Amino acid sequence: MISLQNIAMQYRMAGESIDVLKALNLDIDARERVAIVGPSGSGKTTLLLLLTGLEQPTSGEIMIAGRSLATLDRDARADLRRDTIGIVFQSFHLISSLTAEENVALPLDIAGQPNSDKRAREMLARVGLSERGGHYPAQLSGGEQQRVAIARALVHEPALLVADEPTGNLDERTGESIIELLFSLNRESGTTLLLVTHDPQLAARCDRSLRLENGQLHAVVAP
Ligand SMILES: Nc1ncnc2c1ncn2[C@@H]1O[C@H](COP(=O)(O)OP(=O)(O)OP(=O)(O)O)[C@@H](O)[C@H]1O
Repeated sequence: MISLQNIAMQYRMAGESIDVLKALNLDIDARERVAIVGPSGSGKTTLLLLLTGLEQPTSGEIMIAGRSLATLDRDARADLRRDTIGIVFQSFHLISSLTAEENVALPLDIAGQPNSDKRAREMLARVGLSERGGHYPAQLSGGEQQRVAIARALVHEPALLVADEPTGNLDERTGESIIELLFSLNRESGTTLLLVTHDPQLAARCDRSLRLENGQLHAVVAP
């Protein structure tokens, strides 16, 4: 499903360069559930940006669903994201002029899929927000905005869900229901899960955890 071979990522700022990722390798099979952990600033978000094609590595090869990202132009990478990947970022990137329901329906509308409003309502119900479909992002709490972002990432049933701290701003009960949702999608639709998380409960549910440190991933052995 995902293969990263010998990835390096270097940011340049004011003549200085920062090596964030160094000779990093990662292989994830379809349907696998993988947690990425690691200290602040270790490059977890950078890794997610690379494997969703939103950033390009300095060197190395990234394959997603059998396609090499380097061979795709910007539009083709956007198509791949739209068709195959659901993304939940820490800052939720909701569109402020659209209601919760319209935000969730957007990926379906862009892809020209039918019944987008009905499917958006169903997905909002699954994240516990049936009553909030008509609210704009500014009228929602942080945790509610996060759940809208999760509903939007999942509404087109992507083969791969990539999420940065999906339970980060949620209380324990809401966090648990989101974890249940992610893992039921994994069971029912075979969605591959790649989750950056500090939540030990979420990491423990995954097939394996990988720790990002000094630019490389290391297997975390369960205690
Ligand atoms: N666009 C950029 N330009 C320059 N440096 C950057 C850029 N984006 C990230 N960095 C640097 O790269 C390093 C990794 O950042 P990244 O956001 O990937 O870390 P992270 O592991 O996700 O951190 P956190 O857990 O705090 O969110 C940091 O030192 C950051 O300052």
